[in-house]
Amino acid sequence: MASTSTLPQPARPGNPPSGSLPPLPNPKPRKTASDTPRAASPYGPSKLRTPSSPRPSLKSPLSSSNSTTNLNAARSSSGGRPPGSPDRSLRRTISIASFPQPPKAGSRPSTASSLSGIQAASASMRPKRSSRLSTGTTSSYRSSKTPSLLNGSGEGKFISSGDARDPDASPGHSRSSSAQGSCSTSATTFEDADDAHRSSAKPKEIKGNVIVSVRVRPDNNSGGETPRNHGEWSVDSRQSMISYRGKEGGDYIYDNVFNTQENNARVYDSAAKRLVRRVMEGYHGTVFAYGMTGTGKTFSMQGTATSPGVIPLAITDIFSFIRETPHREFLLRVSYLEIYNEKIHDLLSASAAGPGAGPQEEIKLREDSKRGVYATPLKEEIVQSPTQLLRVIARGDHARRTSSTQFNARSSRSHAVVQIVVESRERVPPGNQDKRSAITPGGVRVSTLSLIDLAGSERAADDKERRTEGAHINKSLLTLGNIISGLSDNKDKQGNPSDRDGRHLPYRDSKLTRLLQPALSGGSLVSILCTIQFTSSINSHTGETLNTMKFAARAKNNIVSHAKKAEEAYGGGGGDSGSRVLLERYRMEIQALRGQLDTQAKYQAEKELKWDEQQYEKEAQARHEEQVLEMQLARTALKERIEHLNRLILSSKSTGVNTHNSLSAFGRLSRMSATDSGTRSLRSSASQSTLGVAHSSIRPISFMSVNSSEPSSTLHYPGGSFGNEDEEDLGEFGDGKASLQRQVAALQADLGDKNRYISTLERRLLQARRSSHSRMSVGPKPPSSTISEYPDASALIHEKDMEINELRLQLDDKDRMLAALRSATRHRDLAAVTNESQSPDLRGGSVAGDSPALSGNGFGKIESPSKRPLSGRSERDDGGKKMDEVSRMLEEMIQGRGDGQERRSIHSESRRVSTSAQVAGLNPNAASWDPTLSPPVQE
Ligand SMILES: Nc1ncnc2c1ncn2[C@@H]1O[C@H](COP(=O)(O)OP(=O)(O)OP(=O)(O)O)[C@@H](O)[C@H]1O
Repeated sequence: MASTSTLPQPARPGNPPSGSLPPLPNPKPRKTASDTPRAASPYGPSKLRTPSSPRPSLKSPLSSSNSTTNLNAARSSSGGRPPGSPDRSLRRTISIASFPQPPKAGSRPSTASSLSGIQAASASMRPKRSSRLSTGTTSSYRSSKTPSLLNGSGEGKFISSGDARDPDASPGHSRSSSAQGSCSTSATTFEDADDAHRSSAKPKEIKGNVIVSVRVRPDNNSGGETPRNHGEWSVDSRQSMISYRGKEGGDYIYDNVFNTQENNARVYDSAAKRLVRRVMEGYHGTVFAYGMTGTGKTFSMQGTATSPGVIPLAITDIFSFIRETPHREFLLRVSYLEIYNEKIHDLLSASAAGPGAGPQEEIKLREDSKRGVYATPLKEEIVQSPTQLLRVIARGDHARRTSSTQFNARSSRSHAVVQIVVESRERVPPGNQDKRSAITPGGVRVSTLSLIDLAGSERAADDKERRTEGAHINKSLLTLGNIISGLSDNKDKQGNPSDRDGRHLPYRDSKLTRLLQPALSGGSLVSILCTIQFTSSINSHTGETLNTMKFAARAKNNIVSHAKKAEEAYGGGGGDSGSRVLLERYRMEIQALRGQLDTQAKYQAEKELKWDEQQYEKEAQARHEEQVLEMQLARTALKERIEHLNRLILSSKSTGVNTHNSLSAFGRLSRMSATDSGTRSLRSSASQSTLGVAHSSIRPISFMSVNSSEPSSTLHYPGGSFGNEDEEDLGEFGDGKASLQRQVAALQADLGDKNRYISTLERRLLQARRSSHSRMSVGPKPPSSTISEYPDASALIHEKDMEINELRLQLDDKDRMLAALRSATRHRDLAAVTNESQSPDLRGGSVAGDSPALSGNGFGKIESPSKRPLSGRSERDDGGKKMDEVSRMLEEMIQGRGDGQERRSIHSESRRVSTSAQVAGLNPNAASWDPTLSPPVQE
């Protein structure tokens, strides 16, 4: 077992102290069966030997004749039960049957057998063990009602020499593989007992389960030989008896007496194994080693790597039991404390780990009805394997205080308490483990196993520190002895245990006794291992040895165990015990976590679903936004186009519009400023002339209003005021130069509009491109009604590009138009100058009704036809030619631009119309001319 290597390996030869130890409380005077019922033995009062009773003689009690006689006498007298046997003995008897038998030969005598009603005959017929520690042997032991070795009368046993234990029954080496081999053998036996126990409708209550054993440490000076008859002492391990022939001598008989050759495994098997198993079943159990310093307490409890002691073997058995009990689940937690100088220290806490560690929080003892007395705060570690548990304990051992003393090079200076808490619960059938609605496991049973290595009693040392330690140790041991001496079934008025005189027991006088209170007052199974040593040296410490033996005898006599299987607790029930049941708490936590997991999984699924939906919605939203944007773009583009076309239409159809004097309805023109009013009027005129609508009625408007002084010439225009405006305008354009300037201004304004329009379109185009890119990066989108109008973004872009190009071309055209108009202006001015210089008549003449527009365009004052000279016509023709030339230039220019380009019909139409208008405007025969109304291309 690898883990055992971590255990301390005491290898310190030491001699037992030779001085006297603090005296144990005086044991009750030896009582024989005749004077004390407790000491009653089925073997007859006359021969019954009690450990502390003075031997009547040095004659060995192991006389076969005597024993036989006595056994027969006992058998005949009371049928196996001693007359007047006390209740206490009877109670113990009841419990014995429930306490499993040790896996050793049935060679041990037991008063218990007789007390339990088994006839002395059966005791005398103790089966001889035929084989070593086998399951079969043990089973037959039990089935034959062979009495338990435990908890007999406690006052000693008279044993026939003929019934001496077979030396092979508990060979020292038989437990060499205790952890692996013999443990399992025993376990099998106990499992049978457990099964019987489980099947019972009403479990038996185990009472009076106290084992008291004495172990004799080999004397270093004797070369390892058992000092069987060492001076005044004799040890008979088979009879579980130690005899002393000195003063206060007698035969001391216990449940177990281990001679110097018996090893730790043997000690464990006999003294602790069953108790450990019972703890695993739900009983509280306490094992402690008591004895003078250097006599082998630590050696017995901890052992060595080659010979593990009670603690490691118990740990091995605990896990063996768990393995063998598949129908239950277990949780183990361990704590380790020491009582040093009446202070409790946690050996597992971090601060106990090293010298540099800070001060430890003071640990106090508390008591509650469920847990009894317990130390708090104390670190508890949950362990899952023997190795882990052994490591934890080894860590505590390392922190324990030891010092070199006169009798022990590594003397334990403190009482050390390992406490293993065992929680167990019926296992939920595997098929139902994941179904929370399925079988709910039973409650959790909590039991504790306390393994205590007491500090050794010792004489006063020279060293002050050792003396102080020794004083505390001795005081606590003395208190322990006092309490054990005073133990009885008596209770005081408050129901607390009291001694026989009704006095309360001084548990509170020391931390050790306070901590042991639950065990000593009957709450747990108890196994006490007392260690002694005989030496051949002059410094023999007979007094201390006798004290230890008396202590053991009193413990055997007085400690009564009412240990019951712990009740099953439910973690949800609240209360301290409930909350401390980790198994239940963990189960509930696991359940809660599973619930949380389920909820989270559901939540997660919902969230994912939601997220998916959101994503889908987001995508849909994005798609929608894109669509809206596209629609907006398309609408904007269309609007712009409509507006643009409207402007074009306005230009081309303005004649008809202006006829009704609704310029404002044409938007673009309505925005013109007041300063543009002249231009507007001119446009109207041009339109009218171009379209030839109400030509005759309109013509006089401008003409007559401007040029005729006759009242009749102030002719009617349906929209009266308009006519007045025209009149004003015409007055301004009297020289025709202003008209051209206004045309230029109008064209420039139009140019500005066009530029703005272009920039708008470019902006839109950019947006459309971005949108197109993003849409393409997202992936194909479902067709929409908007997109269906523009199924191909590139087509849209292309169209826009085309439009922009066309607009640019229009701009160019306009520039050219401007240039042409300027040129026309120059020509006209030239013509006017020429006319003035060559034909003054013409300057004042006019051709009434011939070309009102001409006059309107500033070609001189219009006179009546009668006053107009003939020569004037030719001059006018010259001017007209020049104007025609300009018109032609414009026409060519426009045509040239138009050639090779695809124009929409409406554009062509507007151009044609505008060209006509221009031509008409420049034609002296035309009614009027307004180039601003007729941009060649307005796209
Ligand atoms: N049964 C035994 N067989 C061999 N060696 C033993 C036995 N018992 C004790 N020893 C040895 O005797 C020495 C003292 O033993 P141990 O330390 O266990 O005594 P102790 O009772 O615990 O003393 P203390 O009370 O001072 O701590 C150790 O070296 C140990 O190995």
